Amino acid sequence: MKNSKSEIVVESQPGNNSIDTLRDQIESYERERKILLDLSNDITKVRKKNDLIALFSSRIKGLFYFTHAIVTLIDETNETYTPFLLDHSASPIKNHSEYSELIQAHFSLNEPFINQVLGSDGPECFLLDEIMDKPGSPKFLRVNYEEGIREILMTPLRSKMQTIGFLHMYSDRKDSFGAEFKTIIKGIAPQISSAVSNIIKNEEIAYKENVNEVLLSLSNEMVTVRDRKDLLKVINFGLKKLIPFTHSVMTVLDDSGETYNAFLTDDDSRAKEFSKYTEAISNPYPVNDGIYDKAAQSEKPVVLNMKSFDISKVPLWFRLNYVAGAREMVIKILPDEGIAKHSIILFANKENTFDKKSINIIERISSQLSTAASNISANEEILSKEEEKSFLLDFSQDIAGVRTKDDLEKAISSVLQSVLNIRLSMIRIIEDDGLTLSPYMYDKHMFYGEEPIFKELASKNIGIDEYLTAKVLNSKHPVIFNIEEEDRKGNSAKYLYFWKKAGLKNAYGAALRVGNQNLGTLWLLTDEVNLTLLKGICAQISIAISNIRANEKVLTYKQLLEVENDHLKEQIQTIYNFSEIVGNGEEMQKVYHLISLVAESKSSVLLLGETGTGKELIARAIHNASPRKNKLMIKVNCAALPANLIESELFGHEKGAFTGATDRRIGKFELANNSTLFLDEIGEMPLEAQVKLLRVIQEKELERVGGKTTISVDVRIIAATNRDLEEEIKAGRFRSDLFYRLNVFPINLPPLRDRVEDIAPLANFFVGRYSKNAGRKVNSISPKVIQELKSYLWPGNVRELEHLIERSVLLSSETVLREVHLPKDRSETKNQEVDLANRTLEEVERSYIIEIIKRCSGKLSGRGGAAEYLDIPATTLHSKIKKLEIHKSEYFSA
Ligand SMILES: Nc1ncnc2c1ncn2[C@@H]1O[C@H](COP(=O)(O)OP(=O)(O)OP(=O)(O)O)[C@@H](O)[C@H]1O
Repeated sequence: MKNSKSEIVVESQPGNNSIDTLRDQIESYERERKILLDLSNDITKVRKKNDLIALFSSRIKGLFYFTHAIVTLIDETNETYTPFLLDHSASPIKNHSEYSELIQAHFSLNEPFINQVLGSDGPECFLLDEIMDKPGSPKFLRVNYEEGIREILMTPLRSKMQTIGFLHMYSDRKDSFGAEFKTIIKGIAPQISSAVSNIIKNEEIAYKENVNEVLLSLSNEMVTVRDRKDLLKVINFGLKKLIPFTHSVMTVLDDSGETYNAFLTDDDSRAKEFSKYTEAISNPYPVNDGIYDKAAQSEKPVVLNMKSFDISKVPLWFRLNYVAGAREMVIKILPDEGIAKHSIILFANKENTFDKKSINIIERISSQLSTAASNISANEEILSKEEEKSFLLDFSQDIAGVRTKDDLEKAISSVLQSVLNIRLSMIRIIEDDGLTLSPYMYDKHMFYGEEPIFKELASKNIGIDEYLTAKVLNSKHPVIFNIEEEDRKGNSAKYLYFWKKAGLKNAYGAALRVGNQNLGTLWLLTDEVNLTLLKGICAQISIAISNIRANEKVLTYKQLLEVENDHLKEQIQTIYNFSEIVGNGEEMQKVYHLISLVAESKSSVLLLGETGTGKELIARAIHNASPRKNKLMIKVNCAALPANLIESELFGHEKGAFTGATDRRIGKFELANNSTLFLDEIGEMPLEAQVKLLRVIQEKELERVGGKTTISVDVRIIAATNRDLEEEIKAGRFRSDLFYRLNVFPINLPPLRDRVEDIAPLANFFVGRYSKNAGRKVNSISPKVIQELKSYLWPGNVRELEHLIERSVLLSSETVLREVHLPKDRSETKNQEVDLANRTLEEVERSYIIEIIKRCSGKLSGRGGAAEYLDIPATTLHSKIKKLEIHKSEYFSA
């Protein structure tokens, strides 16, 4: 530079100048030399980047005129140059609206203007109005022009044969950059280049030191990270020192590796303001969504220009961030020893934010980030396992105390609803048939106001092969059903109506099992639930239900045993009383024959006969001679039951079936399963009960009152009546269809008066029994008494004889029974006959009818009734009673 200046002076003024001019020139030369010398001295000391340009400008401005200077640097990788050293104070464009954009912009190296500069070995001068509008010309030319700049001097800065950047000098005058100016700038350019190189190196060193320092503190902080919040702090306060991102997200893969969802979300995200944000950060996304899979394929962090994506096809989180202003993102799948589970995503609102340095930093911290995230996950898992454990422990304690369904309902509702915010939709239990499931327990509130639909749902059992039920029963784990999706698929099941009504996202179906045995299904409604916990809860509920059911069975069995016990006692009593059937007369022989024909079959038997003829005795004889003899014969006295209880007596009832049904009750039909049911006094059964009885006899199936399940029964029916059923049918009191069902095998028991030959053996039999019972010595009956007994009509049949003998034995003190107290002595009747002459015919008829009714124990019609004895129709007897004003008290009082 010095040489070139002296050359100019010497060559242009070859010794013709005056001394003064020469002195002036020498002085000027000295000044110039000094400025340049100072400049080159100062340049070597410059450490801060903008100091260099300020220093350079102030020194050169001492020699030449120009407005301001800047240095731009070449970025080889993307073939651009970008502002590096700026002299803000001198810049006339600093107030221009595009200034801040310009000082960060990257200008292309591939255009004529800069190519001319690159091709030159020294400063190149341009008039802005000539070049600024040429195709490809950089924007800064026009901006400078708009702020009054007219000329630019561009000098390539070279270091080790390579152009590293450009020195830009601007002037608001034309012709500012003369030959001398250019020569000086050309001369000083190498020093500027080396100063810039030094600054770059220093900056690089400082940057590296800073990066190392930040990364070191980051890594120290990351070691102490315990939860997601801590990690977010580290990323935001640490990583933001090195990378200019706006906000971050971390994701985690699910166990199957098929979906990912948010692991960590940054509160700085402007996407938070959108209503769909919660959905965006809680949704799982398939890994092949065009974003995640891109990152997964690359080992390096992947920078994505968000603008280049079709916004209608990107995942929701991407779309929300884009709409909120994000334009660039970098995503890195974090390395892991096993499956890479986590990823980090950084967003920026400007393109080209994530440069090589950012990528390098992300790479450097990715393994630490991964470790921290994994540690947090592991930590969370331990915590949640501990929580699960203590939760299940509490739950199992609650469940352990459960004895009844009510207890279980309380325990479940307190845990599910209050603690986990889950709604119990339904527990269904597999029925004994193994093919259907009936409702066992449900949240009543869910069905509030919807009883008709619920009743319809609950009245029908669900088959084990119903679509969702089968899925759940066949799965080892709880199955999740998205309610909206089920609806969309067109699932028209009734339960879906209630699922939708609950307003929750998912239905969880889990099999209730004890060991490998399916017990039923549990249906819960909630948005989200920990599946491990759910499995634990199911296991506990399964055990509880199986215990409750076992308990119920024990109770039922106990009840059964108690009832059986009562029957047994009754039977022992009966056996004691009727160890044998007495009577070998012709009539009874016929009966025995019939018993032998029917006993072994399953056929229904209808025993007909007057009261006290021994129908029950015969019924037991048939049962005892049948293959069912090892089980108890169950007896129901249809006349002794109030009409409203007869059904529950016969078929049983469920708890709560009607007011007063405080417990489940097993009906006589169920008790008589595989045995005989003796329906005594069947003629007294109300019509309504007759219908149900007929149905059960025909279908061999019954339902308990208030019950929903059918119970199969195998019962042999023996019915008995002292009424004339055919007459009852005519009178509309007995159903003919039931009669035909029962009348399969009728056996008529003869009245005692028709088998006089049996009277003496029976009387002797009873004497033996009651004399022994009462501690008397009576062992025979006098012929006179036998004769009296034979002459009597016995309206009460064998029972009457039995009672008479019992009474007489008690009154006798001898060994021979010489006297019996028959209701009316025949001799007395003879005495009465003496008085007949003194009475009117009506009076005689009246007392005769009363006497006969008395003998028939008040029975007016039917077999053994007064009408039969009088040989008049029952209707005639009724009108006579009315006419003669005979009152009940007259024949019942005796
Ligand atoms: N052949 C018989 N041998 C011994 N005892 C008999 C005989 N027939 C009936 N009895 C006795 O007579 C009583 C009445 O019998 P049972 O109760 O079987 O008659 P029933 O026809 O069922 O009467 P009801 O129609 O009033 O119920 C019984 O206590 C039984 O001891």
